[in-house]
Amino acid sequence: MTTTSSGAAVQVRELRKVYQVHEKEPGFLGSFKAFVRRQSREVEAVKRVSFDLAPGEIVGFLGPNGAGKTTTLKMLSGLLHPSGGEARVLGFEPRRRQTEFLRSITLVMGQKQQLIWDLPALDSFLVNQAIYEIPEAQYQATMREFTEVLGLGGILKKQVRKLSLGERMKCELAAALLHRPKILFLDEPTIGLDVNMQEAVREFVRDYNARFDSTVILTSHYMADVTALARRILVIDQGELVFDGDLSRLAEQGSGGKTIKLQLRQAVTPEQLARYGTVVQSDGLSAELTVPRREVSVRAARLLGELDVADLTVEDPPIEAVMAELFGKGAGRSTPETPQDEREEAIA
Ligand SMILES: Nc1ncnc2c1ncn2[C@@H]1O[C@H](COP(=O)(O)OP(=O)(O)OP(=O)(O)O)[C@@H](O)[C@H]1O
Repeated sequence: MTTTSSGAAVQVRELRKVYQVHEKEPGFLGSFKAFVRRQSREVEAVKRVSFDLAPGEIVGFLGPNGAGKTTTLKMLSGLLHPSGGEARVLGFEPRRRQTEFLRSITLVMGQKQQLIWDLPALDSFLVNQAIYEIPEAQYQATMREFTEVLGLGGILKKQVRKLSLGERMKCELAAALLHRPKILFLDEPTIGLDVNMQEAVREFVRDYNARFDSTVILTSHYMADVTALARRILVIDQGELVFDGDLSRLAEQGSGGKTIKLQLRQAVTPEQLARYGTVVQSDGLSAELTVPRREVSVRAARLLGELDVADLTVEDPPIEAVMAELFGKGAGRSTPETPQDEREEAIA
């Protein structure tokens, strides 16, 4: 695989994006005023972000609404020009959108569809085959694989508009990966899907990554996607990269303690359990306690020594809880600032 000089598949240095947002007061008077004197202000959506992705790595890209995830992925796929800094993807400069670059990447946006609405998905696949100049034998082989893994049989010839959301998303993924890209930018690929379908998409991404040693950066509001696929997590908040590290280290960012789960041979009361930690749940023979991180081994040893314990496990708090704690306080301030329609206009 072509990589940057540092050996990274994706290299991002001090990347910035500033949007010009035009503002208008509501109503006719507002429109008139805006016509006479256009008001605008700058939104710094991505602030000097730097990271490297190694070839074959799957990275979860997390952050609250409006944090800058989509903007970053759009810059990496060359849809948006950065306002500053540098990005290299397999050694290419995304903004130049060279043919070889476009053949090597894909951007899947769960909220936007790329398939042709009124035609069967198969027709969109044929269009992609032509665009990416996929040789017939490779096309047939990939179609066979994807049909099997994603269970596409029976839906490929239906009009896209008549597919369920889950069926459509499976076709979207297949279409986006037909040319076997090396770099996958996946922006909320499971949004709105039911749990089984989310699992199917995850399985497909995991399988594709293993087969083609592709590099994947994935955003999702479903932590199960992230925890199932990624070891490394990048967290962005208000345009700034605030965490880059192992998933387990992210769990330690929260102030909450660890969870001790207990199975007991002899029932104990919640009052007895309260001597060991905060009781989250207790029904006599099974219980769940939260204990301060540093106290875990001491408290676990006491539980094992003093109670008739059949099983004891120690778990990190769910990643949802950590993220809620990290960003809950900022939820209000990070609401997207511009409606979607106005945004597209602002790009120009
Ligand atoms: N075209 C645009 N014009 C102006 N501002 C924009 C535009 N696109 C995004 N923004 C703003 O930039 C910031 C980052 O938006 P972005 O869509 O990258 O966030 P996100 O992390 O992907 O959010 P979400 O999880 O809600 O999809 C937000 O404040 C948003 O309102």
